[in-house]
Amino acid sequence: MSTASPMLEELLSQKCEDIAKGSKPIIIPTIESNLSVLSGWDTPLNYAHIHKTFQFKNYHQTVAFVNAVTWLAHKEDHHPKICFDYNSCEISLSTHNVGGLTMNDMIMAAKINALLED
Ligand SMILES: C[C@H](O)[C@H](O)[C@H]1CNC2=NC(N)=NC(=O)C2=N1
Repeated sequence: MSTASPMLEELLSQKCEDIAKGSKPIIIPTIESNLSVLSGWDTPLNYAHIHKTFQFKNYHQTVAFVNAVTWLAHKEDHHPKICFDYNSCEISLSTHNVGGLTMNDMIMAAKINALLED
C-alpha cells in the first residue's frame, strides 16, 4: 500500500501540460507546499528552479537513472537540466517558457523521485 501524501499522489497522477510562452509562474506558497512533499528537492536560487542531487554506487547505476529521467522527460515533454559523473547526478527543473517554476516542474520532480522507489 502507498504511504504517499495526498499532494504527492496528486502530482504523480498528473501529466505535464503545454505551457504557453509568457504564462505566469506558480506563486511562492504553492512552490513551498509542493516542495514540502518532494523529498530532497530545494530551490537554491530563490524560486528560479528546483534542484536535487542523487547519489549512486557506480557509473552503471548513475547512467541507468539518467536514461530513465530522459525517457520520462521525453514522455512528459518537459526537460530537466541533467549533470552527472561517476556516482552522482544533479537535476535542475524550471519551465523555460515562463522563466520560472510551474506545476510541470513539481510533477516531474515527483515522478523522478518515484523512479527510485521500490
Ligand atoms: C513545445 C514544447 O512542448 C515546449 O517547448 C516544452 C518542451 N520542454 C520544456 N521543458 C522545460 N523544462 N521547459 C519548457 O518550457 C519546455 N517546453
